[in-house]
Amino acid sequence: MEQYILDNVDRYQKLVAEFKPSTSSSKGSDTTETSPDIVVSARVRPMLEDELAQGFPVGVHIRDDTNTADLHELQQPVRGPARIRSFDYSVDRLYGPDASTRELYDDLVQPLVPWAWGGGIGTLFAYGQTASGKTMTVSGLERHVAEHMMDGSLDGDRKISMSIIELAGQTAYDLLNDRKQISILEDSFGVTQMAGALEHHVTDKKTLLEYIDAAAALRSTTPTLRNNSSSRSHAICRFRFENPQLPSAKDGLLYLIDLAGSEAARDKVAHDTSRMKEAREINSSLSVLKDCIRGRAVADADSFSGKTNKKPAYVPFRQSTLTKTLKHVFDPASTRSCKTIVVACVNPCLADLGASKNTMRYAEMLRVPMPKAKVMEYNPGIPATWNNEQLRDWIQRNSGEPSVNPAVLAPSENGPQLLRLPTAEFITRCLKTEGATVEQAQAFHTKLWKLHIDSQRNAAKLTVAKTTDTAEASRQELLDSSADPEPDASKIPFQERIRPGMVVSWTPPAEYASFAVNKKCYAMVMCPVQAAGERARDAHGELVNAVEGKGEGYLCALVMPALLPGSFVVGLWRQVVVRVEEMQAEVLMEWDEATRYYYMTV
Ligand SMILES: Nc1ncnc2c1ncn2[C@@H]1O[C@H](COP(=O)(O)OP(=O)(O)OP(=O)(O)O)[C@@H](O)[C@H]1O
Repeated sequence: MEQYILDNVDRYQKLVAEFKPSTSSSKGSDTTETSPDIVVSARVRPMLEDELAQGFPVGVHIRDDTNTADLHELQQPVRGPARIRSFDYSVDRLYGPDASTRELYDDLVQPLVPWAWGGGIGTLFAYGQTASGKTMTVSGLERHVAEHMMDGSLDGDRKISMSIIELAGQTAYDLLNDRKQISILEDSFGVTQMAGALEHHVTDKKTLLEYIDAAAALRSTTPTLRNNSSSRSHAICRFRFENPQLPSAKDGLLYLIDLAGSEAARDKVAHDTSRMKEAREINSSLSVLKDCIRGRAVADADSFSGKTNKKPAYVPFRQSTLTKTLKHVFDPASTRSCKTIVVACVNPCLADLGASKNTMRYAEMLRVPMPKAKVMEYNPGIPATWNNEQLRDWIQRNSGEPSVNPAVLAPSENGPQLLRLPTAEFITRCLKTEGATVEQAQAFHTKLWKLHIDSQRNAAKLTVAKTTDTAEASRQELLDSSADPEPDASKIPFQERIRPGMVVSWTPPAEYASFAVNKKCYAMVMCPVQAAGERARDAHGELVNAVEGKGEGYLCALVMPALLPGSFVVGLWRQVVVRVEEMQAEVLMEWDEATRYYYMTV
């Protein structure tokens, strides 16, 4: 076929020049609305010198000012002159041979960095046939990421750790530890761990780039027909961002993944059996990856459109080591906020058009159109229906004292968008309001989420509640919270209105340190110490009346973190004596019937 192409270059170029794209296509177009959290792009690299020297024409043509590419295949009919068959593919963003990696970074990838810095998970995959430009794209992007992370433009301080691993078949290696073999394991909490992989703390751009270069040098490569040093493995570069101001928040993660090259059939001719096995493994893991990205996009599209009762999309992330490693990106049960970018790398040479068609088809399949969401009527009890103005109004009235600045927390977001913001970013934005505390921000975040979950669980009940007596409804709500029913309570210092059921924070003395969370304890007041019986004992087995200097104190039940994030249980039989001077502040807790836990509120 290569000789046939070379013999028909002039005719091919004439047919391509005459080509008129069809205006009616049943497929999605580049204007099809897809999930904003999964962007599928393609980058067509320039023709390489040897491809030009051999005289091959370009087979991939980008339509002006669109994200659609026409791929014209040369066909050899049984009789008559050569003809072309054309295929068009659309993606969310398409970059041509003149686009630099910098342009790709600024336009597409840059937002992943502040997202992960703020506590979210950002993932970039480069996919494509061997020698299509994946490694060149990812290594260039890694350099721009390194610059961005270290140029001081990101908000706040983070501890940055990085690791780079390689997945070859079922085996994983640490590229920052001399290619030592590591294991991908799921711990008892269902979290995937790269057991044995070293994490390096980085504080400057130079060291970071040195690690990237060292890892690249260790990555296993084999010559293929298309590329003298083809990567036959997936390389995963992971940055983890710890926020020292929020030790309990989940760390932000940024993954940059250079996938192993999918190979064209004509390359496979030269394969021995072990290369065939390797190629099969690569293609099977890329196929599982496609199902996972699509599955997650479908799950996101369902949640955007409010289809919460639908059977959740199946995401087969356990079927390959690659997707198991990225479980928290794909698992529909994961609560982490994710943004994913796919860059399909395309070789424009007509001789490789078959593989380029596969790459573009793969990219197109990753795009899941957003179902037309019903325009939901505004409901004050359903955050998913709030526009920016309604959201800001709710923040103003519900964020506690001092009230969080809505313009900083939600400068442009609507209800669904604020719900997707990573928790750490939500809290960081709240803390920009003078006087706001971490506890207040956490409790406020929980309050928004609780409202959202309640509204999803029982939309019908909410509609009914809207029509019932609001005074009675708020009285009932009070009975599920530790808030003081006294209307003027907030004007009276909490120490002067201590009552059974009040929850307070207190810094525990050394003997109670094991009960502390971030050096703080929470306790629910039960009764004055004097009211406890003579033989009542505290959590350490001491008689409470005999505790020195505690005569003025209250017998309290410890309030301890529970299994779900932000949830608490009351340890009714873990009693402690807390003196009034040791109490720091009143903390409001709310009972959640569905999870049977308490949550902090504001
Ligand atoms: N945008 C580009 N501009 C110029 N040259 C490019 C571009 N992209 C790729 N190349 C060149 O194409 C060749 C193959 O690129 P690269 O090694 O990045 O491909 P790959 O897809 O990672 O291949 P493999 O899967 O086999 O590892 C290299 O010589 C590279 O310099």
